[in-house]
Amino acid sequence: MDAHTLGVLLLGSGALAVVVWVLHKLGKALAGFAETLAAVAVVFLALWWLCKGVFWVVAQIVMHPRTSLTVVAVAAWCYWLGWLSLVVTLTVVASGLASWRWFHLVSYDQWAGRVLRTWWQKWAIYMPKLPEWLHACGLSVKDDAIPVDVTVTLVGRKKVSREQRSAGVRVPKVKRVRSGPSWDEVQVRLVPGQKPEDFDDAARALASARKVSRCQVREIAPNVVSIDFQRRNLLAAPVPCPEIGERAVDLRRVWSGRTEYGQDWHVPLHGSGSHTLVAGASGAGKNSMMWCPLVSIAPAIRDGMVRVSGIDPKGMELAYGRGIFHRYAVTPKDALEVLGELVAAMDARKTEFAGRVRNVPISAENPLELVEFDEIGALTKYTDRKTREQIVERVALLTTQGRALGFTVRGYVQEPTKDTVPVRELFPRRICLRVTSKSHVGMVLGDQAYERGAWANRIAETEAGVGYVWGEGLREPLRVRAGWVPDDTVKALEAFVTGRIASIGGAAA
Ligand SMILES: Nc1ncnc2c1ncn2[C@@H]1O[C@H](COP(=O)(O)OP(=O)(O)OP(=O)(O)O)[C@@H](O)[C@H]1O
Repeated sequence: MDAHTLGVLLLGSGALAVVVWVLHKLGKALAGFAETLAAVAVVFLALWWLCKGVFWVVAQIVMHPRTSLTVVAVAAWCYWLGWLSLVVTLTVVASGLASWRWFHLVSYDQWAGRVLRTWWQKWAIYMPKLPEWLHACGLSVKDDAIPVDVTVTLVGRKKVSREQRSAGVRVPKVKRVRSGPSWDEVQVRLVPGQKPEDFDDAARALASARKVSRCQVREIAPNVVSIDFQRRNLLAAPVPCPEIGERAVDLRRVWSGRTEYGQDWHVPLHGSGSHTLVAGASGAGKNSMMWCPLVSIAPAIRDGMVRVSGIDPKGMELAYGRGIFHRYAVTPKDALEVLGELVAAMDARKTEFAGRVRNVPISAENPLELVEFDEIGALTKYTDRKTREQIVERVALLTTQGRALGFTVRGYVQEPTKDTVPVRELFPRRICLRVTSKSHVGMVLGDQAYERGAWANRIAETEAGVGYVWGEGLREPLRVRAGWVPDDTVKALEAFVTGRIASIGGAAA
């Protein structure tokens, strides 16, 4: 090897050593950089997932505060006080609720039952299943033009948005669930491209999907509908009226039919809240609202503790049981006379008892004077002005002063407008049977009655005698059905109170 070759070799080795050294340093620097980058990425991803998690928890708490707080409370309880004390407390609370339900079903359901049922129905049925039913019933919007939402993440992964994954199908979102004793109301927000009428058309299919017999749709806002499912209907069949016969009668609690809970429904004929206005379209069953309590108090009528006066502009319905009525009027003139007699009797009682008692005790000498005023609108609107004003004045006197003196007025009307029944507000108890328009519900039961579930305009024609009551201690409108009083029972009642027979066998629907 000559000197030239040796020099080249030495130079080459030196250059190689320099390259290796540079590469070594570069590799080290790159490894350090990659390590730093990986550490930053891990920290960033961890922070990202943490933020997402926190955001999700906050969103759940905001969107479902009751459920989330319950979960948090249960977890906190178990952590600090142990699960055993939780089980014991829950058992005590459940027993308390069960006892409450046992002793007073209506108040239990209105204050606690419906909250618990709503919660259960929402999470177990409507949230998981309704989107599927809506889609199956054609109530989703397929939108192939939904823009593909692509996100490039730090690690270079492509993430496709949820809307794109579900192949452009948009389903209305459940907004609110409310579960009453018979109906569930599920409010959903429509997606663009839908109209409330689409839901009307699908109502029967939705009822089948929910496995109930009826489903109705209400428009709440231009883009919100309430899909109402009738879970059960304990008032589907006519309710038989009681037997006519001897029984103890409490005039403040007279059996009149059944409630949607399948329980007895009582109304007062004497004392607080006894003046009653019953509104209902033709054939809604106003007469059973009148006859059923009379059947229940038959012994009191016979014994003279209750004296019934009938005003019957149609001259048909009350005439069928004419003997039951102590006073009876058909024409406006007769009606004025009957009302005039009652006002005079009330004044006489006032003079007799003033300063001695605060409420006149009901007895055969001072009986409860019960006025049954059928088609009250016929005389308070469709007569000459003078008669009309006198009738209104006398009804107003009886309803404003009669309670403590033992005078009760019960009016029946087809059209509950202020125009037809100017004294509407003087009846503290109102019952709304099937009416022809939604606005009538508010006129009878007051503002918000319809929104709270008194859907009297949706009572089927086959459900005569079914109606809603509200107020008087009821937090929510209560659906009731009056006991059905057939013609022969009216005749039997007449025979019983006039003393022609002592007792009649069961009169059922
Ligand atoms: N409680 C009830 N249960 C079952 N069916 C009933 C009940 N009440 C009424 N019906 C049925 O509905 C029909 C009409 O009832 P009702 O005469 O009481 O109506 P209405 O409201 O007084 O009508 P109108 O104002 O036209 O007299 C009755 O003939 C009966 O067949």
